[in-house]
Amino acid sequence: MPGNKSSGSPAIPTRLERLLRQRELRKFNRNFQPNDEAAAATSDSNGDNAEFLENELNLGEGYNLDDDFFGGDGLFSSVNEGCEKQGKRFSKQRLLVVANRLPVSAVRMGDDSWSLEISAGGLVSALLGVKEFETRWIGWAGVNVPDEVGQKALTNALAVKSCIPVFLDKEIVHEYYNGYCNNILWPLFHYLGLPQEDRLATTLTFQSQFDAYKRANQMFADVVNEHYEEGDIVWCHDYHLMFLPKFLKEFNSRMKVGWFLHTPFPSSEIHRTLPSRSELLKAVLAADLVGFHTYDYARHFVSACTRILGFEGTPEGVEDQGKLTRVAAFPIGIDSDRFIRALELQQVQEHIKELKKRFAGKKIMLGVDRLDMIKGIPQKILAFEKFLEENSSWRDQVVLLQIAVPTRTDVPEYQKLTSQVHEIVGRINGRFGTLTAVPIHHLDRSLDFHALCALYAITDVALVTSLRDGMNLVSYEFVACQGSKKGVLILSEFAGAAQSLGAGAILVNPWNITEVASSISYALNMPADEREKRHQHNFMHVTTHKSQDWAEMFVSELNDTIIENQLRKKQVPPQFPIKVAVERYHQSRNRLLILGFNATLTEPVDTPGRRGGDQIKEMELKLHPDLKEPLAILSNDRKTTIVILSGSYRSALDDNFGEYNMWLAAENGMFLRVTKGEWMTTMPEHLNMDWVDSVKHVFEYFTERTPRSHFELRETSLVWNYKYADVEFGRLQARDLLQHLWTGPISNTSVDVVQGSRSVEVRSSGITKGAAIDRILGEIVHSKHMVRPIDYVLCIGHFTGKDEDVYTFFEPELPAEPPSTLRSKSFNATRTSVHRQSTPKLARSKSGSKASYGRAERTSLTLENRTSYHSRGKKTVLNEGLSVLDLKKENYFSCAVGRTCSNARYLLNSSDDVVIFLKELAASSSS
Ligand SMILES: O=P(O)(O)OC[C@H]1O[C@H](O[C@H]2O[C@H](CO)[C@@H](O)[C@H](O)[C@H]2O)[C@H](O)[C@@H](O)[C@@H]1O
Ligand SMILES: O=c1ccn([C@@H]2O[C@H](COP(=O)(O)OP(=O)(O)O)[C@@H](O)[C@H]2O)c(=O)[nH]1
Repeated sequence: MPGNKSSGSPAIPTRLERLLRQRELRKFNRNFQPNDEAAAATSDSNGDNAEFLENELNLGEGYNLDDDFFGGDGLFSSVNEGCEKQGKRFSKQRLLVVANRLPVSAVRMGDDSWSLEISAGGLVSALLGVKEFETRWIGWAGVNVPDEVGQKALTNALAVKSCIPVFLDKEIVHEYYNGYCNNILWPLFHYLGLPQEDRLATTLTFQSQFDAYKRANQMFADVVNEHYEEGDIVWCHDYHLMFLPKFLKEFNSRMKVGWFLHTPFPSSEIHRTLPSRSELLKAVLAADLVGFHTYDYARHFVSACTRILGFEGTPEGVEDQGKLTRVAAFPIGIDSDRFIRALELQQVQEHIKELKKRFAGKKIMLGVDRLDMIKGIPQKILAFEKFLEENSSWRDQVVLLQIAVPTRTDVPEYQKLTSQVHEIVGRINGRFGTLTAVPIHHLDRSLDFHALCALYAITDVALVTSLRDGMNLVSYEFVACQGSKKGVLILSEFAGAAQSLGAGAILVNPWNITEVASSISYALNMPADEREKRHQHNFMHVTTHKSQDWAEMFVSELNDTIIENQLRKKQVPPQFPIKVAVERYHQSRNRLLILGFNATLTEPVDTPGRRGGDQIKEMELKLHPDLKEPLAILSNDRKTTIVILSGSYRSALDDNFGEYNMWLAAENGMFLRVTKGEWMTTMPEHLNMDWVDSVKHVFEYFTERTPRSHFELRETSLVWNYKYADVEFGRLQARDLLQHLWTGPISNTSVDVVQGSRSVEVRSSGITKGAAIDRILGEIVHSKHMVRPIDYVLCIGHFTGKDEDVYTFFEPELPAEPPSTLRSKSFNATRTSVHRQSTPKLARSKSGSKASYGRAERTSLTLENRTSYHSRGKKTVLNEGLSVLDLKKENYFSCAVGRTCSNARYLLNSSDDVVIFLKELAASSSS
C-alpha cells in the first residue's frame, strides 16, 4: 500500500556503506595497474575502473600549465576520451562545471580571432586538478562580445579547451558581477556588511542589481540546459550562482545539481540583514547537495535556513516538507604534485637562482593575494612595519615581497583599496628604505605559474592575513613548494585553511597588529627542528587532501544523495489524486468526510518563528477564508457527513465551524457535538489524570524559560508549543523537557508523549484520533438516522504519528478479501445499539468551557458491538442487517497534509491544496 513504511530492507546498503564502498573503489582505481588482467577482469563488469585507465593512458606524465591550457588537447579533453580495454569502451561521467568565470579569460586579437589566458584565482587552480570526469566548464569569458562574429569565433576557440561561454553584456556585468556579486554578496559573506551609503540610493540600486543577478543566473541556466545530457552532473559554483540550482531544477527536476560555495557562509545574523535573504536560501536549497569548505560555514547555512526560513535543520542537511537538501563540508585542496613537480623544471630552477641572487643575505617574507579587502593586505603591511619598528636589527636583513593581483577593478571599493595600499607601502619604504634597498617589494600584477612556484620555494616566511577567506589556496601552494626549505606559514585564523593547516602554522588574528608583528619575529627566529615539524605536519595534509579528492568526494556524495533521495521518495506516499477523489465522491451515496483543522483547514504559515507582527493572530486558529463557501455547500449536502476531528479546544471549533451543519470532535475526539446540538464527552471512563499537575508544573517551568513558547491545558492532554520561539533554542529546550519528563513526572504513568515538529504533548494513554473515531462513529450514524451504509470515506489531516491510526482505522483490509469490497464494518445502527456505560444520557458540557477533570457528567460512549466493529475480514451483520460501512478500496481516501512521512495513502503539500480540492468537491456536490 502506498504510504506503508518499512524500516528499510537489509539488502539496501546504508548511505555510509555506499560511500565507503565508493571510496574503496576510488582507491583501488588509483592503485590499479593497467596490465593487471585479473583486476581488469573484475572491474570490467561495472566499468568502475574506467576512470583509472583513462587517466593512466592520457595523463600519465601529469601536466604542465601551459601545455594543458594551450596545448592542442584542451583543458579537459585529455581525459575526455573513452578508451578501449579488452575491446570494451568505458566512458566517464560527464561533469558540467558552472562558474561565473571560465578558467580562461579571452582577449580579442581581431574580428574573429581570440587569445586565451588563464584566469587567476583559487577556484580555477583547484578545478585544474580534477581529472576523473569528462568535464565541460560553463562560464563567462571575462569580456563583452556584442557581435555575432566575435561570439562565434570565441565559442569555437573555447570549445577546444572544453569551455562553453555565457555571454554577458556590459550592463549586466556591471549590475550582476560588479554590483550584486562583488559589492553586496562578497563583502557580506566576508563579514564586511552591506554598503552603508545613502539609504534610498542603496535600496534602489539593490533591487535593480538583484534583478540583474537573477537575470544573469537565468542566462547561465539557459546555456547549461542547452548542453545538458541525461545523466550529467551539474556542479554550480559560488555566490555568483545562487539562483542557478533553482532555475535548473525548474527546467528539469531530474537533473543532478550540486552547489558549492567558495567563500565563507556567515553567521545567520549577518545573512539576515540581506533584503533578499530568503529567496537566495530557497534558490540554493533546490540543489541536491550543497557544499562548503568548513563545517562552520555549513553550520551557519543550516542555521540560516532554520532561523530565517523556518525549515528543519538535521544532521544531514535541511529538510522542507520531506525534501532533503544535503549540506556538508568538503574542504578544497590543490593539485600538490603539480607544484612539487614544477620545482624540478628548468624554468623554475632558473627563477629560483635569480631570486636567490637578488635577495642574497636576506630572509624573504612573502604575501600572494588578489588585491581584495578580505585579504587584509593593509593590516599585513602595518604589522610588518611594526615588526621593523621593534626589531631594528632585522631592518636590512628581511624583505617582504607582496604580490597583489589586481581584481574587480571596476568596483569602487577595490579602487580605493589600491590607493590605500600604495600609500602605506610608500610611507613604510620611505621610512625604512635606503638608497639601495626597500623593505617592501609590492607588485600590482600576477605572476605566471613558474615564477610563483619559484617564489614559494625561496620564501622563509609566508604571511597570510586574510580578514576572512573561504579557504586560501596560497597557503597550501606555499607548503607544497617548501619541501627543502621548510619555511614558516603565518596564517590568519579567519581563513578556512586554518582548520586544516592550523597545527603546523602560526595562527594569528590579523586585526591584532601587535600579535602579527611578534609572530613575524617568532617565525624568523624559529629553530630548524620546530620548522621541520610544523612543515611536515602541513605537508602531509596538503599532499593527502588534493583537489582531485575534493571533487571526487563532492561528486560521489552528490551521486549518492540522488540515490538516497530516490529511496526516500519511494517511501513517500503519492500526491492526492484530486480528480479521482472527486469523481468517486460524486458517484457515492453516503459519504463521510473526516477533516483535521490545524494546518489542514487553516491558512499556511510561511515562516514559523520568523513572522514579526501577526504572530498573535496566528496563535488563534482561523479557518482558511477560501474554505467558507465550499464547506457550507458540502455540509448542506444530505449525502455528506462532515466531522472536524481536531486536537483543538471546543471553543476553537465552535468559533470556526459553529455556523455549519457538521460534527465537531474537539480535543482529539474527547468531545463531540453536532453543530445543532451541545457538547458531549466521549472520554473513556476511569481515565487516569493524576499526572496532569506534575506535567503542568514542568511545562510552566519551560514556558517561563523559553521566550515566545506557550502551553495549553486541555481536558485529557497538555501541549507545550514552541512554534514562535527561536527554533534552535526551542528544540534544545524540548529535548531537555522530554528528558526531564521521562525521568520524573511520567516515568511510572500511563501516558503517551507526542512530539510535534514544534510541540510536545502529553496525553493519557490510548487517546488517539483513531480510538476516538471508533467511539464517535456510532453516535454520528444513529443520530443522523442513516439508512444506507457509508460508501465513501475521506480522511484528511496534518496529524501526528500517534493520531495516524485514524487513517488505518478505515483502511479496508488487504489480504483474504476480494479486491473490490475489502472491508465492511457493520453494527446495529438503531438507537438502542448505542449505550452509555455510566449514564443513559450523553453527558453535556458547556460549549467552549475550559475543561476540568473528573466531572460527574463525564461519560463514555461505546458501541455495543465494538468487537465486531473491529472484526477483520468478516462482514458482520447485526440486528436489522445494516452495514454501517460498506467501503470499497477505491472509495477510501486518506491523505496527509504537509507531511511526507505518513501512513496515509496520499499527500497534499499544504492547506492551499486542500482548498483547491474541497472547492472541486463542493462544485461536484452542487452539480
Ligand atoms: O573571479 P574573480 O572575481 O576575479 O575572483 C577570483 C575568485 O575569488 C574567490 O575565490 C575563493 O575560492 C578559493 C577556492 O575555493 C578559496 O580558496 C578562496 O578563499 C575564495 O576567496 C571566488 O570565490 C571565486 O569565485 C573567484 O573566481
Ligand atoms: O600571480 C598570481 C597570484 C595568485 N595566483 C593563484 O591564485 C590563487 C589564489 O587562490 P586563493 O584561494 O588563495 O584566493 P582567491 O584569490 O581565490 O580568493 C592561487 O591558486 C594562486 O596560485 C596566480 O595564479 N597568479
